[in-house]
Amino acid sequence: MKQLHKQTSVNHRSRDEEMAGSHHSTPPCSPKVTKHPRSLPRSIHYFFREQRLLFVLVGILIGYTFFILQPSLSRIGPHETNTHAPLSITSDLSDSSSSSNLFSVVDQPRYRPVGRVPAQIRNRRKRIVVTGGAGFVGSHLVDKLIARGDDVIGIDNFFTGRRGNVVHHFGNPRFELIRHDVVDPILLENFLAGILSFSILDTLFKDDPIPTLGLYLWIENLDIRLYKTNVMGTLNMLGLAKRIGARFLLTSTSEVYGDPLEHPQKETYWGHVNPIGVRSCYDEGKRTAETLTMDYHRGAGVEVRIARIFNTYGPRMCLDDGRVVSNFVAQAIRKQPLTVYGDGLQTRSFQYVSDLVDGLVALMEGEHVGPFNLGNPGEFTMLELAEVVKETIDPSARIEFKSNTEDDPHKRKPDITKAKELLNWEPKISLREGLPRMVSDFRNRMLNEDEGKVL
Ligand SMILES: O=c1ccn([C@@H]2O[C@H](COP(=O)(O)OP(=O)(O)O[C@H]3OC[C@@H](O)[C@H](O)[C@H]3O)[C@@H](O)[C@H]2O)c(=O)[nH]1
Repeated sequence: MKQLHKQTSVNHRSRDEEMAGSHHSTPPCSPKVTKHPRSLPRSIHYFFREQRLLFVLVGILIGYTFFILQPSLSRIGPHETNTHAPLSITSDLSDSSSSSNLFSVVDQPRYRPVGRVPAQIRNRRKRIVVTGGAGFVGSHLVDKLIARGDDVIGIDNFFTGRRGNVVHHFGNPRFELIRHDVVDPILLENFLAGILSFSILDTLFKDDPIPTLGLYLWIENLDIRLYKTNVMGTLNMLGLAKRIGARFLLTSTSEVYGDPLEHPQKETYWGHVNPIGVRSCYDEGKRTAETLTMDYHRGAGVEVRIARIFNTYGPRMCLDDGRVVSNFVAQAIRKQPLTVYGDGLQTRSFQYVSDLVDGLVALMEGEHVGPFNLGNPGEFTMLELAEVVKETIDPSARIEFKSNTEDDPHKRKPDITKAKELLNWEPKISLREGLPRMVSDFRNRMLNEDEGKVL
């Protein structure tokens, strides 16, 4: 290096001397000398002097070596280097119980075994923050993102999320888990430079049987809590997305349509929601979240995506979250009667969680803001659902009718034409195919629960 420096200063000196010499020989204020064809041999001579050719050749060699070797360099780079070690501290924190959800991405070259495409042109690996990353939907999203090679930072308050949902990623340097409630701001920008994407998932906890003391304490203020999560959580994450220039995906809900007067529901339908009812903490919370998301998009230029998620089921649902599929499945396995609320003729459309996750990723990567309905159009009454659960688990299961909750939507079914056309997405797994996959997960966890090991 020193030698190179010396060589450079020698070069400078000789160039200075050369310029000084030419200055002496050029009369002051002489007009610009027009280049003459006879100067061509002098240019060639200049090129070969003072090792200029050598420098050019070395430059070409360095450039060539970089583009040839780059793929193998990227193999050892991001995978084996923990670029955000400070965050991993939180993955040692112990579990409690309950969650909120989301994620986000970054921008590192994705390893390709072959090819000589310059780094800038190659596909980039993303770093994705998933709020509620240890929850039901969030953890499946984490699985998918990790499997395709992204870096994932999960944020969860463990109200309903469980470390068990993501424990298989612990030790993977591409996954980190932070215990945090998104109701409070989180200042991650020092670690997240370059993040491209965000998504927020929601958690809804019904005031049905809640199994732990912690949740009883929390449930006292459930409505306020839900609203705060949806409004303040969304606001905080939008603020973070704005500060670091990330793309933000809001996971809204079919509940924004309320008790719909249009059926099936298209994204253009504005909904029919009781603003002061018992469900409005959730419905209006999500509607406000959509408003905030669009305001940040229009007013602050944040790149956003909005998904309206319809009823979703699958492995890792909370055993006792009060939702109908998890209730029926848990009840049938425990040999308890299936509790049908009201006359059981109200309808819902149930999508399997992997279909939803595929839709979320398609939305995040697509060019369209949305909102997009993500749901399975297969529509069932609650009595029909109970029959499918009976067929799948226990044909002798009994049904017990209970009074329904206030403002319960009478029907719900997504129109997914828009998602089909613009995201090239549609669900693949029917209720009869998906339910058995959930049942085996529930059986395992309930067995372990009975043995005192809550997973
Ligand atoms: O044990 C039960 C539970 C629920 N139900 C009924 O089943 C229907 C569906 O209830 P769920 O609680 O599963 O779901 P909901 O449709 O009320 O809310 C759902 O909507 C969209 C998502 O965003 C929400 O997260 C999800 O909870 C309701 O009509 C309810 O009254 C029963 O008949 N028995």
